[in-house]
Amino acid sequence: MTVPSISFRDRLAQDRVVLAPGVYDAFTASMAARAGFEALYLSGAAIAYTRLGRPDIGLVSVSEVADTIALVRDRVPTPLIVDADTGYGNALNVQRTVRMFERAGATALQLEDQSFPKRCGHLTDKAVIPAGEMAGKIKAAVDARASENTLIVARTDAVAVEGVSAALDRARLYVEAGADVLFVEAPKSREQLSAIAADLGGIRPLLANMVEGGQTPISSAAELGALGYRLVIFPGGIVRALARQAQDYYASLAQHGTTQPFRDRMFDFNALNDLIGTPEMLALGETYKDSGPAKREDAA
Ligand SMILES: C[C@](O)(C(=O)O)[C@H](CC(=O)O)C(=O)O
Repeated sequence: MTVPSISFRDRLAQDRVVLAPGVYDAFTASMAARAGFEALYLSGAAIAYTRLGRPDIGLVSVSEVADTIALVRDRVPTPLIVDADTGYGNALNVQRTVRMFERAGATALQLEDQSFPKRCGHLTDKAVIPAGEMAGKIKAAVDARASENTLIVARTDAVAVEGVSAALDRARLYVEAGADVLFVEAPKSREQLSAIAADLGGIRPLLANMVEGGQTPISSAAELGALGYRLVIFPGGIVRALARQAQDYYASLAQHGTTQPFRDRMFDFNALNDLIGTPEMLALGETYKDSGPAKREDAA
C-alpha cells in the first residue's frame, strides 16, 4: 500500500485504463488496496446497502459519507474516488460537500445531475435537473476545491431520461463548467458504450460503470480501455459477493448450530488478524512503549 508517485490527474492522462473496485469502509478499502488496485471507488450504493441495509435512493447523508472517507483515508493512501451523489442539494450544498470530502481525504468527487432524492442509476423512473443548473453545480464544485488535484467527475443520468444524444450534450456542457472526468451513466448496449467513448473520449477521461445485472452489459477493464474509457469502476460487486457469502454462512450456522461445516470457506482467527495487520500494529505499539524520562536519561 504505497503512496502513488504521481497525481491521480496525471495517472488518468496516461494511455492506460485505471480499474477501481467499489469499497464501502476501511476494511474493504484495505483488502482492495492489498490486492494492488491503483484507485478505489467509495460507492454510495455500497454504503447504503451495508450501513443502512437499504437501497441506493438518496438516504445516505453527507456526514456519513465524510466519516467513511476519513476512516478509509486513515487506513489506505490509495487514490479515492468518492460518490457524492447529487452533492446533497444545490450549488451551495455542493460547495460544502466538496470542502468536507476533500478535507476528509477524497481524491475525486463524483456529482450527478439527478434531482433529489436521487436513485441508483440502474433503477427506473429517474429524473434529471436542467443541464444549466447542473453546469452551475459543477462550476461551484470546481470553485470550492482547495486543490486542483481534487478531481471533479461529472455524471449524467440523462441517457435513461432524455436519450444518448442529450446526455452527450450535457457532458460537453459539464466540461465547459470545469469537469475533469466524464461519466455517462447506464448506457444500455455495447453500441451505446462505444458511441459515448467515440464522442467524448478525446475530450476528458471517461468513466465506465459496471453494475452486475444492471442496465449496461458487463465488459472487462481491458475491453473498455480499448473503446477509449480511462477509468472503470465495479462499485457494488463486493457487496453482491459478500451478500452471497453472508447468506450461506448464516444459513449454515442456523442449520448446524456451529460454524464447523463452513470452516473451509472462512479465515480463522489468526488468518484474519494477519490480513488486517494485527502483528504489525502490535509491534509498532511496542516501539513506543518505553519512552519515559528514564529512557531519555539513558540516551543522554
Ligand atoms: C455508481 C453508483 O452510484 C454507486 O453508488 O456506486 C451506483 C452503483 C450501483 O448501484 O451499484 C449507480 O448508480 O450506478
